[in-house]
Amino acid sequence: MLRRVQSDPPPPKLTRADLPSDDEVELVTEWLPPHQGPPPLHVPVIQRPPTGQEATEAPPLSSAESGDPEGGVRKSQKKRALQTEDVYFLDASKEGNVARFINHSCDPNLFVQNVFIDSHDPGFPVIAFFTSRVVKAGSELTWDYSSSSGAESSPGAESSPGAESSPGAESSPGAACLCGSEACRGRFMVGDQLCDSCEVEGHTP
Ligand SMILES: C[S@@+](CC[C@H](N)C(=O)[O-])C[C@H]1O[C@@H](n2cnc3c(N)ncnc32)[C@H](O)[C@@H]1O
Repeated sequence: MLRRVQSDPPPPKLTRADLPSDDEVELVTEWLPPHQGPPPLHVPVIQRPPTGQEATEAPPLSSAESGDPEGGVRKSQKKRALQTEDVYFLDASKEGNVARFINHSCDPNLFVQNVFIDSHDPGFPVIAFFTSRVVKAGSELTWDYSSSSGAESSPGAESSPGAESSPGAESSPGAACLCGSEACRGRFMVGDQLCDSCEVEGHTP
């Protein structure tokens, strides 16, 4: 037979008046203890250059990198005309996490999705990687760098494997792909189209 054991008096019931107002509520989704020891690999640093300056830190993309002989340069110049106060970036040369080491594959086992945990600001997504298939332990995790940009369908992006060694390959868009998959398109897009993720509503020039 079960018997309810009640040693302490029950806590008082909360009423609506006890609840904090919406302004006072802070949603805590994760708690991390104060960090000790060497810097962890998983702390992202969102950098915001001093306000009022032009975003000139990054050199303009070459047309080969941008995937568009003229448009890439034009687009880069347009981006550089953005006031830096509108632009946030995570400088992977300074901080980041192991996702920095995820290579591109034309037949990837990961796909990428923006999720919002600590902020619902579209400028601050958490870039989350998911897989939709069984991945054997020890397999390299890869994603398609072009997948969110639609760059696969851009002219020349479907060139055959090894296109970089063929005459005129330097002028093909993107970088030579060494993923080695049977579905390899030969090149993958880098650079400017990643910045397209910054073009969230209200943040475009
Ligand atoms: C995010 S890093 C990936 C990690 C990098 N491989 C490393 O060892 O640090 C992206 C760079 O890796 C290289 N890379 C990634 N995937 C590649 C691929 N399929 N073919 C050729 N180079 C690739 C390119 O130099 C690219 O700019």
